[in-house]
Amino acid sequence: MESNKPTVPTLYDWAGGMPAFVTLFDQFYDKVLADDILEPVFKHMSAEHRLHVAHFVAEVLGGPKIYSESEGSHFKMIQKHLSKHLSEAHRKRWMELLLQTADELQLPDDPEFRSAFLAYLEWGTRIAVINSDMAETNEPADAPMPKWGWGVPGGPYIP
Ligand code: HEM
Repeated sequence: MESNKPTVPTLYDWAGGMPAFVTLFDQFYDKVLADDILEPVFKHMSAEHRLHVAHFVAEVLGGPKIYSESEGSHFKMIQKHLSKHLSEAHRKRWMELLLQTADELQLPDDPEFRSAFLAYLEWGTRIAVINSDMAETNEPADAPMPKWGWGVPGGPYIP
């Protein structure tokens, strides 16, 4: 029997799919490289960095497994942050520039999407800062990718 219950889109789909994430991180890292606080942290990043981060975040939010199947793993992502000694000032500016870029690109701004997106970014950036003060991680090499969903609202704002 067919269900009439509407299917809840993933955060990835609601944001606009992969083109939205690729553009978001492309424009975000342009801002990062023009920023006094973040430029010294990212000046040696690889040419693929922005695409890898786009693929990583897209996958966490329900998108295809491009990062974990062909570019890295959760473990590898954590390793990239080890001994980077990131500060709260770095993290705050990272958040500020990413959210500014999301607004400029007009990512969905319904309360449901933005609260879930922000929750993931808060979590991810705080983990990155914690790991950046360690020289090695206790995380198992086969740790699964995090999966983020809509949380309490359960789905997007439908007027
Ligand atoms: C949700 C939050 C974050 C995610 C999902 C994330 C994800 C990633 C990923 C996937 C890589 C590896 C990229 C590659 O393979 O080339 C990476 C590297 C890195 N990330 Fe993050 N990151 C986050 C937050 C941060 C923050 C807040 C900072 C600093 C303000 C930071 C600094 C770096 C640095 C310095 C590298 C290494 C760049 C290099 O190769 O030189 N990350 N991150």
